[in-house]
Amino acid sequence: MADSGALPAGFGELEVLAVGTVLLVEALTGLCLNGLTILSFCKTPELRTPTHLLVLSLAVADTGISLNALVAAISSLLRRWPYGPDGCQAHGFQGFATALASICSSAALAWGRYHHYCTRGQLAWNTAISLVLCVWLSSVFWAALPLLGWGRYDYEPLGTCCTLDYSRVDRNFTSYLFTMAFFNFFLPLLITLVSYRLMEQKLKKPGHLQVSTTVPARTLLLCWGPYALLYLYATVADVRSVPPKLQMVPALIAKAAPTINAIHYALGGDMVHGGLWQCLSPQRSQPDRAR
Ligand SMILES: CC1=C(/C=C/C(C)=C/C=C/C(C)=C/C=O)C(C)(C)CCC1
Repeated sequence: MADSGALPAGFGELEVLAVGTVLLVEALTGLCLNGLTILSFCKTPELRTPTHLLVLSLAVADTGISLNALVAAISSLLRRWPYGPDGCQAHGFQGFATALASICSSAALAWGRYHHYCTRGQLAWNTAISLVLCVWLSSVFWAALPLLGWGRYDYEPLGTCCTLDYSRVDRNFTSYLFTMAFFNFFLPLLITLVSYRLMEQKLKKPGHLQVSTTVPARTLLLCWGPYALLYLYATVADVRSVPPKLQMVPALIAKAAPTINAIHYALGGDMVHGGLWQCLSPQRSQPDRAR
C-alpha cells in the first residue's frame, strides 16, 4: 500500500483502521506527556540538575518516537505512504535514532541514579552532558549506518511506516543486527539491571530509595523485547510464516514506550509534580532538588 492506497496483503479495512488509531493514541499521549516533561524542565530552574538532564534526554528521544508514530498513524489512516522512498528512509532513520536514544538514555539514567544514590559525590554537569552527547552521537551513528549500506530501511508490512528491513536476511543484515543489538539493547539492558540491583543492595533500608528498581528494566524488556524477538526469528526462520498482522505487534508495543517512560520517570517523580505545577502555583514548596 506504500503508494497505491490498496489494502496491504494480510490486512482488512478494519485492521488498518485499528492500527492507525492505536498509533494515533500512542503518538498523542506520548507527545503530550513528554512535552509536559520538557516544559517542566525549561520552566523550572530548580529542576535543572544533572540527573534531570538525563530525564530530559529521555523525554526528547521519546518525543521523537511519538512524532515518528504520528507520521505512521496519519499514513495508516490515509491508507498510503505519501512521502515516497526518500521519505521512508528519512522516517526509518528518525525513528531508529530516537528509539536507540530512548533505550540508551534509560540506561544512562539508571547509571546516573546509581551514581547519585550509591556514591558520595553528586553527578557532575560535565559527566551528565558527556553522557547525553555520547547517547545521541552513538544513536545517530547506528541509525545512519543503514543509509550507508550496512542494513537497510524499508516499509513495515502495513506499508505505512519504515524500519530496519528484515525481509531479506543475508550476511549484511545479520552482522548489522547483532552488532547493533549488542550495543543498543543488550548492553543498555545490562547497565540498567546492574545499576538498579547495586542500588537495591547498597540501600537495603526501606524508604531510602525513592525510585522503582524494577520498572525501568521491565519497560525496556517489555517494549523492545518483542522487536528483538521478531528480528531474531527473522535470522533463523522464514519471517513470511509470521502473519503480517502479528509482525506489526512489536511496532505497536514499542511505541507505547514514550508514554510508559513519561509516567514512570516524570509524572511519577518530581519532574512534573515539582516542576510544572510549581510554575502554575508558585506558593508550592520547592521540589527535592537531588532526585
Ligand atoms: C531491530 C532491533 C532493535 C531496535 C528496534 C528499533 C529501534 C525499532 C524502531 C522502529 C521504529 C521507530 C519504527 C517506526 O515506524 C533492538 C530493540 C535494539 C533489539 C534488536 C532488534
